Amino acid sequence: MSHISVQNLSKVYPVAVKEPGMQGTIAHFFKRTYREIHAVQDVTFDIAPGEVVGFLGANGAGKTTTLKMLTGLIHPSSGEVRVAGAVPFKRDTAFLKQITLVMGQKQQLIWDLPAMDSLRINGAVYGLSDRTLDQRVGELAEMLGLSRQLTQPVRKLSLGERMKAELLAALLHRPQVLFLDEPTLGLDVNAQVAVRDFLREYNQRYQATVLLTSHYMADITALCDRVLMIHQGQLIYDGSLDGLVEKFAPCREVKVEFGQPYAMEQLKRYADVQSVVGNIASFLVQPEMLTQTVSKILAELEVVDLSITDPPIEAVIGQVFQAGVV
Ligand SMILES: Nc1ncnc2c1ncn2[C@@H]1O[C@H](COP(=O)(O)OP(=O)(O)OP(=O)(O)O)[C@@H](O)[C@H]1O
Repeated sequence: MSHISVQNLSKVYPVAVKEPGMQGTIAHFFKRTYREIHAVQDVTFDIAPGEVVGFLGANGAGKTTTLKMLTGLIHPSSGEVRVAGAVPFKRDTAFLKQITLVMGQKQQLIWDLPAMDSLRINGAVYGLSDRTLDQRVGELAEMLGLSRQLTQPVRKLSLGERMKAELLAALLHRPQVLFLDEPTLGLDVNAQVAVRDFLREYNQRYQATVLLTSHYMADITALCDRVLMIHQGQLIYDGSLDGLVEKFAPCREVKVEFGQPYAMEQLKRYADVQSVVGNIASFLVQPEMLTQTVSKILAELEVVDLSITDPPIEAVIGQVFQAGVV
């Protein structure tokens, strides 16, 4: 049984076209012409209860439009959506109690008030008793590592603390389906890790289903076994993260700090050199050559430090787009 079921989902936005200049404005006033933007085209997928799925795509690919249709904020042009057994656009109370939407760049907490005041308002909206509210705030605050921050005006919180408080507010009604649009946007590395850890724990504790968009590869690798990739409104990949990375990001980046400078010609003997800045060189290495290449570099050159990383998610996405439809 799926928790999120999407069948041939499409969204077309009609956009008024206006010629530039005064003449264009006058013409536009009397007769409007429209062009269509196919933001989401014929997308189909199913997500089972408890799954954590990454939703990837470049800017403008159609992720937010899809999330808005899944949460009932906008009506699909065609296709069918069911989330937790309901049709989102009907916005039934029972449905709204099952879901939450967190957008990294939007906030629901009231800026000048302590977060706790906003939480009480949310509690009342969801019909929670004072006891349940206090118990849930206590539980979530502990998981998020928040305490005194909840009684300070939101504007005085750091970005990371604010995001944690936003998550607390969004999860107070204990939703079973979480739609998260860039929840770690702009956070420093520590706060990103804290938010990720929290989401993992929430998913495990409450078996919640999560659909997550992020431009940070670390969010996706830490949380998602499965990814959906959308390009120009079309779903072009639905499968494991490993499969995606193996298929479209065949290289790993090996960064080495040497004890002395080496000539480019010498470094090229080991692997493709991406860059050299002072004593630090970056190589692109095929996974099957990784052990051999790293061993050779360590054995033959004077190495101070070495790290191996996946290419950034943007690079993977870029590769998929170059490859076209999967
Ligand atoms: N209200 C709207 N009216 C017209 N076009 C829109 C509207 N909202 C989105 N679009 C267009 O639909 C396409 C998909 O936008 P969407 O916001 O879903 O992308 P996204 O994948 O979420 O991008 P980002 O990562 O930048 O948030 C884009 O071309 C965008 O310009």
